Amino acid sequence: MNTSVTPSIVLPPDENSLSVSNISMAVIYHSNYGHTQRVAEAIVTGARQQLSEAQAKAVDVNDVDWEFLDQADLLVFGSAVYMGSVTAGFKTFMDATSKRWYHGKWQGKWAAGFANSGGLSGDKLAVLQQICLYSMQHGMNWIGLPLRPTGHEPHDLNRLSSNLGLMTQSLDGPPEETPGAGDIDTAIWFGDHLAKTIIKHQPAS
Ligand SMILES: Cc1cc2nc3c(=O)[nH]c(=O)nc-3n(C[C@H](O)[C@H](O)[C@H](O)COP(=O)(O)O)c2cc1C
Repeated sequence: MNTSVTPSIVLPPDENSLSVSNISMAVIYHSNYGHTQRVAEAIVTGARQQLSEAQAKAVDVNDVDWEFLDQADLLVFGSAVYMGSVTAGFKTFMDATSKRWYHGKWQGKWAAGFANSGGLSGDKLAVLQQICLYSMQHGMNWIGLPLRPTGHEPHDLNRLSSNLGLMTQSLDGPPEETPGAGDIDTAIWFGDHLAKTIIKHQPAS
């Protein structure tokens, strides 16, 4: 399935973008039918406005590159919403990181989250809270979504008015069509914002 995303909003590269070759971020997701995957790829598209292809990657929970995750500065976690929770597939990934929790391996990394569901609310907030709490258990530093909604129409940015993380909604249609343009543009904005944030706050070498 081709779920590549063409950015419809192009943001200017951060002025520091040439001096960030050591920075990387992974967008880890679980998606049974491709809608959450499309959102993950849109976040990566946004991040690549600041970072190279090798530095910003989407990672399916069914095919995890643990080495890439362990060395990444930022881990962005996203799941489809099933019964008001992350999916069983995403929870399996979460539980598989318990040894990393034990050894404090991800302490001090940046974290962020996103949730996709069929309902307008769909209880996505519960999933963002679940992912945020998981990140806090790992000792990570959470980055939210500081974007005022431009409105509540399908083309609007942050039309679902979420600030803890990114919320998107998909209807019963192909991932190329749903989530709609506003949600995908918001995901691109989010990826760009996340990359700019970790670039801005990178430790002095
Ligand atoms: C078992 C199951 C449970 C679901 N639970 C919810 C839910 O609690 N809230 C909601 O809005 N949508 C719910 N949905 C719809 C999914 O969230 C939606 O189809 C999903 O986000 C699509 O993402 P995907 O294509 O990445 O799998 C559920 C779907 C399934 C199959």
